[in-house]
Amino acid sequence: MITIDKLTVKFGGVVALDDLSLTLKEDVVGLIGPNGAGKTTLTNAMSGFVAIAGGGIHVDGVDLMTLPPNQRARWGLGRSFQKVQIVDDLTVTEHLLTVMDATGVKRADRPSKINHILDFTGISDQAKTRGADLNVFQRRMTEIAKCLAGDPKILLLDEPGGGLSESEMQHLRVVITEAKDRFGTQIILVDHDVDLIRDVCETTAVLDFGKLIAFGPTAEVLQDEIVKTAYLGR
Ligand SMILES: Nc1ncnc2c1ncn2[C@@H]1O[C@H](COP(=O)(O)OP(=O)(O)OP(=O)(O)O)[C@@H](O)[C@H]1O
Repeated sequence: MITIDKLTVKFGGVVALDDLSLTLKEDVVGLIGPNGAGKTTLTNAMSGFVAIAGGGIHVDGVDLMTLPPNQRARWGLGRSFQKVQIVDDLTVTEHLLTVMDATGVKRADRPSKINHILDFTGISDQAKTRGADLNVFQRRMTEIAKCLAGDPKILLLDEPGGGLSESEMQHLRVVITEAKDRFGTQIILVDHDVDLIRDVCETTAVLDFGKLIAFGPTAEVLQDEIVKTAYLGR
C-alpha cells in the first residue's frame, strides 16, 4: 500500500504537486491527467529524482524519503520508461542480469527467475538477442522484464504500450493484470491511453495542476464530469 501524504514539489514558482494526499491499495492503479498535471513529477518523487518541498510517501509503512534514490531499486521500486532503456550490445538476458546485480538477486535464483520472467513477458525466444536486434514489442517487453528482474514491490510503468499493435497491446494487458499474482508487484500505470487504463486499472487517480481532481473506481472516474472537462476534453 502506498500512502502519499501532503506531498508538495516545486520547480521555482511552479507548484508541480500541491499538497497531494492519496492512498493506493489496489494491484493496478492508473495515474492520468493532462500534460503538465504532475504525473511524472509524482513518479520522480517516488524514485527520488526530484526534491520534495513538503509531505512524504510511505510504502507498506516504510518512509521512502529515508532511502537514498540509489537504494530505492534495491528496496523494491521498479520503473519502466516511456523511452525504453535498452543497450544495443547487451542481450536480453544480460539486461536482466545487470538489474539482478544492482538489486542483489541471489545468483542461485537467477536462471529460473530469468526463465520465468521471459516466459511471462513473451520474449523467451529473444533471451540471447542483442538489444539492437529487438523489435518494438520485444523492446517494450524487455523494459518490463528488466523491472521484474529486480523483484519490485512497486512497479511504475510510464506509457508502456507506445508503438504496439492491438494484439501486442492485448499481451501487455495480460502482463499488467497478472503481475501481482505472478510477481507480487503492485503497478502504477501512467498513461494517456484511456482504453488501456479502463481495461487494466481497478482504480484511477486524476491529477490536474498538481492536485487530485478525482480518484476511485476507474469506470466512475472516467465518467466524472470534472475529469471529462479537464482531461478528456468533453
Ligand atoms: N525539471 C523541471 N523544471 C521545471 N519545471 C518542471 C520540471 N519538471 C516538471 N516541471 C513542471 O512541473 C509541472 C508538472 O510536470 P510533469 O512533467 O510532472 O507533468 P505530467 O503530468 O507528467 O505531464 P506529461 O503528461 O506531459 O508528461 C509542469 O508545469 C512542468 O512544466
